[in-house]
Amino acid sequence: MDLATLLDRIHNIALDAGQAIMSVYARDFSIEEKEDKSPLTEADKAAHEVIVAGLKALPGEIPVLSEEHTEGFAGADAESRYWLVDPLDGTKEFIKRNGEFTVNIALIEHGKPVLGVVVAPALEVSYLAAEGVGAFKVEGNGERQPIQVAGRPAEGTTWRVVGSRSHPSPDLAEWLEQLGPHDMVPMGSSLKLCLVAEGAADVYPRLGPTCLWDTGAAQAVVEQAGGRVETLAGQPLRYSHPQEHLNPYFLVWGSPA
Ligand SMILES: Nc1ncnc2c1ncn2[C@@H]1O[C@H](COP(=O)(O)O)[C@@H](OP(=O)(O)O)[C@H]1O
Ligand SMILES: [Mg+2]
Repeated sequence: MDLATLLDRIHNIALDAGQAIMSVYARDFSIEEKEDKSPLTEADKAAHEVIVAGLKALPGEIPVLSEEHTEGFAGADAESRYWLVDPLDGTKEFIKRNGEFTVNIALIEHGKPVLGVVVAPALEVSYLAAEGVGAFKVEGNGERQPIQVAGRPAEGTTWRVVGSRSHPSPDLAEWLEQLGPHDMVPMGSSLKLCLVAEGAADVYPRLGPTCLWDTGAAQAVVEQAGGRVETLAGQPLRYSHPQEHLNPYFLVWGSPA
């Protein structure tokens, strides 16, 4: 299946997962604590089930690494491909009911995200991208609109920065001081990368821990929209070691190098 067709299929799977999440959002739900003390709700689990069933129904057997099922993942297939899934990114925002949470599905090929779908079901917005296809935003039942990063702000203008709403970083203040004049907008989940991709923010510095599934899908969106997701050493973030879940610190830039 070509990436354009696959992008449609994956968007539909992510929308279905979003519906499963919203049916929990609409009522009381219980909150568990995972081993790492992070929260887990019925919505994370329901979305995971919908996505795994959807991916399994596709032709070919590409392995799936999901935040909600990491045990037994053997790695990429013979073609170096795997699905990287965060069924509900921004669980803390889901619990706070502020709408800033997303469903994330990426296709990784040779360590690189070549297709990514991010759906924010409460905001009724989707971000879609695939290599050779482009990067798009869909609002409500609207058409796909192509998106593009803003480019480097002119000398002396105020940088538009996005940062985590619920995971503050002690290293961030120093980095922002070096950047110069800026406005900081807090935002939950992978929506931060998507804001850079659509030109609504100039940079997202993440000087704190995240996992592969938090960034894979939205990185595809940023890259296809002309931006960069890089380590502090200036190397693109990579997904070649799915047995290690942690990303290094990274910067998302709305401009070419
Ligand atoms: N100490 C930690 N170790 C690993 N990942 C962490 C972490 N603290 C936060 N994260 C990641 O950051 C994500 C939330 O980012 P943000 O604060 O930008 O919304 C979480 O996603 P989940 O909500 O899917 O668990 C989680 O994966
Ligand atoms: Mg997450």
